[in-house]
Amino acid sequence: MNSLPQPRITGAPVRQSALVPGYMSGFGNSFETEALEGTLPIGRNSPQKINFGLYAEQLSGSPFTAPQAVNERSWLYRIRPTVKHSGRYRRVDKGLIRTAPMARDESDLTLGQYRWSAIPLPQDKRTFLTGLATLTTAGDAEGQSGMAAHMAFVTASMENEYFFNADGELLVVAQQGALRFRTEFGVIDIAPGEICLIPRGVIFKVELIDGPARAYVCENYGATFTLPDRGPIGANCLANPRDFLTPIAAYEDREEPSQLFVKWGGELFVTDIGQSPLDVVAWHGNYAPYKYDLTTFSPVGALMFDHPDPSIFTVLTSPSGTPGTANIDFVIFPERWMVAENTFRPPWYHRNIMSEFMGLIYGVYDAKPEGFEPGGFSLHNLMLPHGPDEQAFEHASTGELKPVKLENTLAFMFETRVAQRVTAYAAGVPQLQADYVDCWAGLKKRLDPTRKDAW
Ligand SMILES: O=C(O)Cc1cc(O)ccc1O
Ligand SMILES: [Fe+2]
Repeated sequence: MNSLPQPRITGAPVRQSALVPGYMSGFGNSFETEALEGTLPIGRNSPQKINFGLYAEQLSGSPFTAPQAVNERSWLYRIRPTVKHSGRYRRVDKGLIRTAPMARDESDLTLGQYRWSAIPLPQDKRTFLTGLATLTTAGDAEGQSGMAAHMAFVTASMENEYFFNADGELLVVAQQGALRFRTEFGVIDIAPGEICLIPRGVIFKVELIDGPARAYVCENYGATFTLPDRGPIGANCLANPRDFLTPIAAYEDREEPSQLFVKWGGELFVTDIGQSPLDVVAWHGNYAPYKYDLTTFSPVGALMFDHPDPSIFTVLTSPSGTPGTANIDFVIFPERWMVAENTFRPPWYHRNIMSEFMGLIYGVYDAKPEGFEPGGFSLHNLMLPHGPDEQAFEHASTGELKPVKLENTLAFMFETRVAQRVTAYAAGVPQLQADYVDCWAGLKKRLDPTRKDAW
């Protein structure tokens, strides 16, 4: 019943083939799939009549006129068109969901570097939607730039409740437990070490298949995530296109009172519908959800000396329009060998024009051996200095530089050009580590002008 792959926490990927049952392989491909054979019109999108009495509908993820390379749309052949799913919307309580721009006085948290311990999963029933809590927001959702970082705390499945987000696409990073996303396009299962991406506007519901579950969610208000250019690295390594998996068509023919929730312009709305909106029998196109196993990422790094910029670990990037300046980079810090000679191997101390939200899926992060826990998160905002804590500095400065494998570790970063603002919720939780900045307090003055080898 539970076809979910077990989370793997160490070693090379065990998947032998990109052809996982239920999925199609490739990034941004033009796919076609039908749950009922003979549904898809051949050689055209919108014939006078669709086979089996279905309706045709286009879902556009880019303007109609976007250049071919970034033009995204799919054709859905469904039991009822989506207009039939959306009567009059009622505004409902949005719980802990926040959207940029937030008021400057959203919280009185002062300027600083911040870190949070893992927030425990609630005891009561929370679905992916009611358990969504926003931590930071950046930019302006209606202007389609910036992002929000959320935590999803899931203790219950959505049943006759469905959701779509008009404000951005959702990049879901599983951290604990396993989730099943039933979408208009088919079914995606993820466990820790895997991510899934639900495009803006796609209707879905989330079921718990191994719970309770905790996930990080990056809501991308800007251009859709794509693979970064590899430059001189060439055609291979990093995230390879074939490892991205898009579900085959699957539909529900369910005539039951249901609710469709919509986040639009930062507010939450609901409408009552008489059937499941996941009624797409077949679809084709290049605008569709996908999943990716982060352990298939092939890291490239320093083979001789120095610590490269973390951009070499970019899995997906949301371009901003300014070359090289991402709206968001989704970056991971996976298992890898450290071999650089005469090198301070962890991240250097730095100040960055981008703002860095980090999370830890499992294991220990080399710059922060203490206090950065799986399920926790940190925020090093635009131009705020950060780097290894005292313990990591001591260890990296004095340790023997033999080849070392960083094992059983998976951290990630949502790095955005836009400053991130902390929500009142995140500012108020007891997991906010009041003493975080003290991790650098013991970094002492070492200068001795009389001794070049003061170490
Ligand atoms: O701050 C961090 O820990 C993330 C990070 C890692 C790295 O290897 C280089 C720069 C950077 O911001
Ligand atoms: Fe950093």
